[in-house]
Amino acid sequence: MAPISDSMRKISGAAIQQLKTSFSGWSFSIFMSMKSRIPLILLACGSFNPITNMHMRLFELARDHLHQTGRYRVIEGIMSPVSDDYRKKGLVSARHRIAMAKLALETSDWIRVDPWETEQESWTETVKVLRHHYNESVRLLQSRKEIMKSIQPTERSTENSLSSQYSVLPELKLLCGADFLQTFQTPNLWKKEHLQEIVEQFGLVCISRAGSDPAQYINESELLTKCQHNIFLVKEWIQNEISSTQIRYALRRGLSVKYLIPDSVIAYIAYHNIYTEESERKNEGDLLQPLKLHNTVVTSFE
Ligand SMILES: Nc1ncnc2c1ncn2[C@@H]1O[C@H](COP(=O)(O)OP(=O)(O)OP(=O)(O)O)[C@@H](O)[C@H]1O
Ligand SMILES: O=C(O)c1ccc[n+]([C@@H]2O[C@H](COP(=O)([O-])O)[C@@H](O)[C@H]2O)c1
Repeated sequence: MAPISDSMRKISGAAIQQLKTSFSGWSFSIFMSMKSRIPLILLACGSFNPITNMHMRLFELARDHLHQTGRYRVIEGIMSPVSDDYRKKGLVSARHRIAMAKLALETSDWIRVDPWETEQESWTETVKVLRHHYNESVRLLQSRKEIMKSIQPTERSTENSLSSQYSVLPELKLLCGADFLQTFQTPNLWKKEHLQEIVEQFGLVCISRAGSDPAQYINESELLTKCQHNIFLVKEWIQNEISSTQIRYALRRGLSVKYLIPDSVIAYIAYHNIYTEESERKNEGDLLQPLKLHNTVVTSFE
């Protein structure tokens, strides 16, 4: 084998450090029991206009639930804000929504915001966002394997256990609230073949939400019933009805939203004066992009 260069050695060191820190929150015994599990990435799509404490709680609830199954090891959470071209009423610029989400997630060591969706020329269907992140995770895994292979045998033996952690392909699941599942029934909003790919190829982790009955939505849909094994319903153990719409409403009226969204996000909103009567009228009367694209006669969706 050709000797590895200094720069390659540096990259390998950094990659190993990254692998080690990704387990840093766990004790050794949990680490060992997690070893044999399927690595899983959670992806949440939505407006995040603005991000709330509950959006972050979704990830924590989902991770706990999946770990309790004994089958999965959640390795990453990705929050993907929708593009401006989605054209939802009151949707402020992605630049701000991403900045707020980044501020809110500063204290998380496993959830990150990914701007890819907002960088595309037009609105991207959710199945394509899932495909993109799945391909990215496979690509990353391959490059980590290459790095491991290039490490000299003595170094490699000490890192063998870490290397084997990353030899299993991860699964990627769409994380959502129960109201999101309800939108699957909205005529012309989702393409049937996309829903099929989402539930069959990827899978869903759905958190309960007051006013939505996910078990009923599953019963009412042949596809969802068929793919039930791939839909994880998570019951929120402490009800938390924060909604972005309510936060924007309170902000426009000068009411306090402290303890509902992070202080850093409150400060950002105040500094940039983001939510106003004018911002709430943005895209007013427009049809949501998916309804336009999927050739519809429905008048509006909020
Ligand atoms: N309180 C909540 N309980 C469960 N799921 C939630 C909650 N708030 C948001 N979600 C989920 O988070 C994802 C992103 O939601 P979104 O950005 O639309 O926020 P939202 O609070 O639902 O917004 P809005 O108030 O405009 O409906 C969706 O899957 C949604 O179901
Ligand atoms: O892929 C689709 O066809 C599709 C149809 C409707 C909505 N979505 C996505 O679902 C999310 C809904 O976000 P929200 O804020 O309207 O609840 C957002 O990420 C949209 O891109 C996706």
